[in-house]
This record gives sequence, C-alpha cells and structure tokens, in this order.
Amino acid sequence: MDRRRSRIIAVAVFLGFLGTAIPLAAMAYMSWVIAVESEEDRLELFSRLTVSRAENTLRDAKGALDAIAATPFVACSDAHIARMRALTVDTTSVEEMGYFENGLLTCTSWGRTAGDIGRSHVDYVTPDGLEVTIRIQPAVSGGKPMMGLHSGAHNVLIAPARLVDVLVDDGMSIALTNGQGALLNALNAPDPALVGSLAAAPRRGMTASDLFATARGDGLIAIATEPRSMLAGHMKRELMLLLPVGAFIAAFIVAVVIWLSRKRLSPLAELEIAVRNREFIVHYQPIVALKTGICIGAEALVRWRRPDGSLVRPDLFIPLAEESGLIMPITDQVIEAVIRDLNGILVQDRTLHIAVNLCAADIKSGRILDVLEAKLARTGIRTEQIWLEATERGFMDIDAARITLEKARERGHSVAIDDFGTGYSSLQYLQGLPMDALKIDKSFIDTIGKDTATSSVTPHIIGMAKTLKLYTVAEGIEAEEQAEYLKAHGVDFGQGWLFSKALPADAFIAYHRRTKEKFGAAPEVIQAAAG
Ligand SMILES: Nc1nc2c(ncn2[C@@H]2O[C@@H]3COP(=O)(O)O[C@H]4[C@@H](O)[C@H](n5cnc6c(=O)[nH]c(N)nc65)O[C@@H]4COP(=O)(O)O[C@H]3[C@H]2O)c(=O)[nH]1
Repeated sequence: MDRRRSRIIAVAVFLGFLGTAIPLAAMAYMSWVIAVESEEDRLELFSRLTVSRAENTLRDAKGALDAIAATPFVACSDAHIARMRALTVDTTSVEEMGYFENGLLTCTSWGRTAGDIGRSHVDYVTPDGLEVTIRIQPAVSGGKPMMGLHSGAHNVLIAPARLVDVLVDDGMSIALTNGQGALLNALNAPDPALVGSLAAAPRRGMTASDLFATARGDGLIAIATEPRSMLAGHMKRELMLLLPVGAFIAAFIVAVVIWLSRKRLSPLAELEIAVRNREFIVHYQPIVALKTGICIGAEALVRWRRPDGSLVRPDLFIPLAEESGLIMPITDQVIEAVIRDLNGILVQDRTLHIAVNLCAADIKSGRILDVLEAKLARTGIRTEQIWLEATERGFMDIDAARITLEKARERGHSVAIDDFGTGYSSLQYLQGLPMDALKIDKSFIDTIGKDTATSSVTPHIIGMAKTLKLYTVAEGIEAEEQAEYLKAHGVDFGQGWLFSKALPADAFIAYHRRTKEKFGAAPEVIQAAAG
C-alpha cells in the first residue's frame, strides 16, 4: 500500500473517530447543560415561592398592625385587648399582638401584663417601616423563638417558620435573608458560607458541591440550593433523549467519511490527484530507419510516477483517463514534458521527430492543435518535428477527425494511424483520411516467421500502405529476423526492444547521439511530404 493510500486511510480513521466522539460528547455536554439549566430554573422557582410566601406573611402582619393602630379604643381597655385578640386570631401569621407604653409591654392580645417587659432591640427596618427583631424568645410562646415586628405602639410576634413555609423537594435547602444579608430563617440547613456569599451577590450557578439560585423581593432575598449529585438523575434522562440523536449524527458523519475516503481511494480519484500533482513523466522509445539504422525520432510514452517512485504502465490508467476525460490534461502534460525534456536536442537536430499519442476526444475536438501551437511557440521546435499518433478509436466521428487531421497537416504535423489492423474500420476509413504514416501493430509483427492464421496479413498491410503512399512504421520488433523481413518488404521505420526499450529523456538523448555517431544523421525530418 503506498503512502497516499495509508494517509487517506489514517485521515479517514481519525475523522471517523472525531465524527463519532464529537457528536456523542456534544450530546453529553448538552444533556449536562440542559440538566443544570433546568435544575437552576427549579431552584429559582422555589426561591421565588419563598420570597412571595415571606412577603405575604409580612404584609399580613403589617395589615394587622395598621388595623390595631386605627382603633379608637383606650389603650389596654377590654375593647382594645379584644380587638388585638381578634386580629391575632384572624391573621394566620400573627401569633401574638402587644401594646407598649413608655417602652414597656403593657398588654397583649391575651390580657394585661405586669409591665416589666421592655421593647426588644431593632435588628433592621423593612422598606415599609416595620421595625424587625429577628429573634425574640417571648415567655408566652413557650420558649419558641419568634420574630417581632413593631409599628407605632404595637408589635406582633410571628413564627419565623411562616416566612419559609414552602414545600420543597428532597435535598433542597432554602434560606431567607433580608436586604442587608441577615438570615431570617432557613429550611434544611443550607451551607452558611454559600448563603452569605449569595446574600451579598444574588445569582444562579454552582459550586464544586452545590447548585443554587436566588430570587429578590421587597427587602428580601431567598436562596435555594441543592447538592450537585441531584444533577445525575436529570442528566441521565436528558442523555436518554439526546444520545440517540448523537448516535445518528455520528453514524451519518462516519458514513460520509467512509463514502468520501472510498471515493478518494478509488482509481479515478487517485488519477485526479495525479493529474493535479503533475505525476506524469514521459519515456521515449527510439524509432529507427530500418534501412540505415539511423534514429529518426521517438514515440513519447507516458508513465505515471507514483509518489513512492513506482512507475505505472499507461495501459493501466489510459482507459480510465479516456473514459473520465482526464486524458486531455494528461496529453497536455506529455506535450509539456516533451518540450522540457527534448527542446535542446530537437532544436539542434532538425531531422529528429517525436510522436505524441492523441486521445479520441482530442481528435474529435481538435483542441490539441491549439494547445500544441501555444506550447511550441517560442521553443524553436518546428511543428513538423511533432508527429501525432491516433488510434482507430479516434476516428469514430470521421468528419470531425478529418477536419482535425487536415488542420494538423496544414500546420506541419505528420499524422500516423497507430495500432493499425487491431480495429474494425481500417481500410475503408483510411482511404478517406488525410494521413502520413501507418503504424503496424505488434500483434502482426509477432507473426513474422511463424505460420499463424494472421501471418499472411502483414504483407497485405505493408502493400496497402504503399498503395496509399503512407510511411510504414513497424511496432514491437523484438527479433533480428523480424527487422530483416520488414526491411526486405520495404517497411520504412521500426520501433521495438530489438533497438531499444522506451528510455528516460537523458538515456534517449544518449542513445540518439550514439546511433548518430555510428550510422550518421537522417537526411531530413520525415514529413507529410510522403503523401
Ligand atoms: N513487448 C514489447 N512491447 C513493446 C516493444 N516495443 C514497444 N513496446 C511497447 O508497445 C507500446 C507502444 O505504444 P502504443 O502502441 O502507442 O501503445 C501505447 C499507447 O496506446 C498508450 N499510451 C502511451 N503513452 C500515451 C500517451 O501519452 N497518450 C495516450 N493517449 N496514450 C498513450 O499506452 C500504450 C502502451 O504503452 P507502453 O506501455 O508504453 O507500451 C508501448 C511500448 O513500450 C517490444 O519490442 N516488445
């Protein structure tokens, strides 16, 4: 497996892992956030209930004090005491009402007193003017601590429990403070330090151990807290709802990652990347004049050099490239490589030509001629030094092919039909097409000297080419006797392992120099003139 495939697989595994982990973690986080939010909402609701409960209690007490102050009765008369008692009985929150004269309790809702109980100290004053003593231990309440509210000459005692008389859920604690931070009463022993901090700065949130929320009333702050462990159950419920959503998203992401990576791992995707990364190089197979042995040119044969350095043969990727249209950018890269590799030697030796293979799409559209013109401009390479090879597949649209080939020849290129004899159209098409050379396929050359069914075809192909006044190039010559046979039958040029395999540019240039020294130079570049 090459590095690119391993990288794609590694990236896919990594993305698959992220695509699974992130949605699941996001859903877990969302469950946590929702659980925290709704628990805090619940605590805030209980804080608001507490505040409203305390406000009602204080309002009732104030109502009773206002009502007694408005009575015309003589202080501590029977009527006055009866009125105080009636108000005490009628006002749920009031446990006792008292009347003070010269700072001493003179009578209460229960009767006259000895007049030896003084007014208790004032802890704070409510916004509506009630003087509050947070804790009084009156003799009449049986030792139960009371809260005293004083207005004018009267006071009332209320049970502090009335202020936080709220039915709370398990684990929840409540504290009620006045606006100055003094604790009025609490339920279920909330953490005093937390209560102190929230009384100073009311807010909602959580500490390492508790969740909390607060509510403000008129001169009152209620604080509700509960342990963080209460979140677990809530979060579990949210998870049950959200995890399937996370699992669905994760499955979707994983499916997309698999689909994309399979696409990227597909041969087509690899080829696309290769085109983008310009991974194509060209090897040159020498073409020699059979009579003299002189190297008159070469066929440019593309190779795909993978990032790991391995070379892929064209027959393994050209069919896919043709099918997908990627062949056109590949042809462009081949032309660029020819110019880059051989510009020098092509300018030095005008007898040398390079044959470039064209795909069917290029022959149909004729696009390649403009590409060639643009790329050859200012290189010094002559158009007649670039031959164009087309297989019969390129002539499917015969009218379009004729136009392209005519144009190509007008511009000076020679045109050869490649792999001749392997298609179905052959002769009939050939006659109508402007052509310079015919390349006899290796399958016919292989039959030379052998007694096979097709061996008799080879001399016919050669004869036909001569009749049509085409140059003949024999492909795939591997044996001396094949070369001799072809020479004897008047075939002009040959190409094959007998002379040389396809060579990298440097090796081809060296090959060309050697044969030039040995056999001399070609008289001139072989050109359309043949026709
Ligand atoms: N066994 C044997 N083989 C020999 C011998 N002499 C030459 N060959 C091989 O025969 C093929 C000749 O090229 P082709 O018929 O144009 O056939 C080419 C051509 O159709 C296509 N091709 C190569 N380069 C390009 C290109 O740049 N563009 C296009 N469109 N097709 C290309 O790929 C085909 C295969 O190319 P290659 O693998 O390079 O294979 C080359 C060459 O290496 C020999 O003596 N013995």
